[in-house]
Amino acid sequence: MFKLVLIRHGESVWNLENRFTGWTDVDLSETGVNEAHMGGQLLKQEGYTFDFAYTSVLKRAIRTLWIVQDEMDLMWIPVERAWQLNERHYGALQGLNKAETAEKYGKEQVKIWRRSYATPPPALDWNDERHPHFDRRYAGLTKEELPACESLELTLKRVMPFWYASIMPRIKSGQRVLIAAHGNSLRALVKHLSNISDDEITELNIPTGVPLVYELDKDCKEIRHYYLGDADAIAAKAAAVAKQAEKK
Ligand SMILES: O=C(O)[C@@H](CO)OP(=O)(O)O
Repeated sequence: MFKLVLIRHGESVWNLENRFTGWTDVDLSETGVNEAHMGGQLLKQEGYTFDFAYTSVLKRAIRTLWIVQDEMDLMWIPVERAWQLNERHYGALQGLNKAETAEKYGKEQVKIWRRSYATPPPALDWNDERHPHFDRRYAGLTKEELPACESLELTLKRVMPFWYASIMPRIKSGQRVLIAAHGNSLRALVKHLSNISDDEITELNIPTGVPLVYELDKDCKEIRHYYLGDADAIAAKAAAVAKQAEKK
């Protein structure tokens, strides 16, 4: 049996301000830093260790990983930063307040943008300064790979090839792997691992900074999964994520 651990980054400054973030490279808030410390401590207390870590090219996930590595005395392990693990690209919604967007377009529309499987948010214009082709960290991507917006489905289409090409073979070789990533890139991976339907995935929200353990069989199929920590507190955190479009 293999164990894979996923952790969503701690609360970011834009989570705190309740803004759509996507590929915007905002840092952790003070709460987010604390959450990352707690996640790392929990993993250490429970006896986890890792041989390899993956994260995105966004600093809220990278810093979360750094803090977890520091807490676990694992600063030395190899790390791969992959754009494929970035948050889903939120297109023209990036920077907007979620509650104000719900007031303007309606709660239902915002839920579709946030949680539907196939409907992408409005796209960024190619000339918009937020478009990723202006950012040199994405210089190696083809025009087809550079998103102007992504649905969960489109996110899954860049997470899964990376899973099959890099992460899964590493797990199968016996390495203990940690992935520090984002709410929606992890929803895409969890959708695959737990075989969740397109309809059911709309209700899944991943809390910040809480280690999520997957036990996998020899073919990397799920045996079971569970969060580490207090179940009620974790459920309350996930419910708060779901309600973000309602709070100012
Ligand atoms: O803004 C974002 O990029 C994501 C994660 O914070 O938000 P949501 O949970 O609304 O998909």
